[in-house]
Amino acid sequence: MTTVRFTVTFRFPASPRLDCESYAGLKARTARVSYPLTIATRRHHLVQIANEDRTLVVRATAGEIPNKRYPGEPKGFVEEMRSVAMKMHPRTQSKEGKRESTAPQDSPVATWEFTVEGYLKFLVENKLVFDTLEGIIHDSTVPTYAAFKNTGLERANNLAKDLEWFKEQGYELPEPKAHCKTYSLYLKDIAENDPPAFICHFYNIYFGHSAGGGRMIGSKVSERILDNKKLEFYKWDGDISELLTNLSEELNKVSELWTREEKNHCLEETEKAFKCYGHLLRSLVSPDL
Ligand code: HEM
Repeated sequence: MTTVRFTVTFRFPASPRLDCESYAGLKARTARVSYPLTIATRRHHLVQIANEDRTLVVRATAGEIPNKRYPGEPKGFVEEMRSVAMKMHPRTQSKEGKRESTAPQDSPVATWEFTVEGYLKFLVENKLVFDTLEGIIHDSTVPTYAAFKNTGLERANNLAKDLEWFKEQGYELPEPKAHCKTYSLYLKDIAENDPPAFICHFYNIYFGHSAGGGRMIGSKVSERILDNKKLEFYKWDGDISELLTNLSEELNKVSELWTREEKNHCLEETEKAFKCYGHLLRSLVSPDL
């Protein structure tokens, strides 16, 4: 199998959309593009013909390049996202991590000194983030997001129950900090204007919480400061690995419609997802920050 790659140069005012005609194994599609544009197909040589009307009909040929494989690609796009996410962890937190520790929350979870005050800040900010994600998916008319309704992984209602429980115990709930409100606005913006970037945050937050460090933090908090009480944030109806597998399948299907450029754009957003969501973890390590 070979990969054929060509670069399209516009000879007329650039249009934000490109129409590709079904030809030589390249499926018919309309793709949002950035310029200069590179399209790859694994089947045939391609040539290009430019129309005069701001669309470009892609038909055939260009030189062959070695087949580039992205880490995780053979198993589907979720595996690609996972591979990038795992490298983004500091070495102190995961064997697969490649990053040096730079922030207080990069220290090993075992060394964190949890307080109820810090944990409550973390919970209210998670409530804002999950409210935002779930509100976007629930209200959206973007067809891409339809498959992400009712995944069984939703957390906002469970978090509301936990916060209510803390109130009943006499705790006052803090307000989410400015960085978290900014993050919520950012998620709303990219949900509308940049779906691949949004999907990156969506994947990292749900999988990071449900399959990664989130559950690890949950069990440490329960053991150390909650007298082994298990919070609703860490309970799911049904088998969690089955819910995650189902969501992976939907994410893989959605990303199959993306160009390689859009996939790369999604992967590149991982750093931002770690930075923004990682900020929520700060309250756990240093409640005063
Ligand atoms: C204290 C901070 C963190 C710790 C200790 C931690 C730890 C871990 C560990 C041990 C895994 C591997 C789980 C497994 O292979 O079964 C993992 C997976 C993962 N983490 Fe983190 N993580 C942290 C923060 C984050 C953050 C900030 C994000 C992104 C927002 C994130 C996203 C992910 C993702 C997407 C996975 C892959 C889940 C999967 O296997 O499907 N993690 N994490």
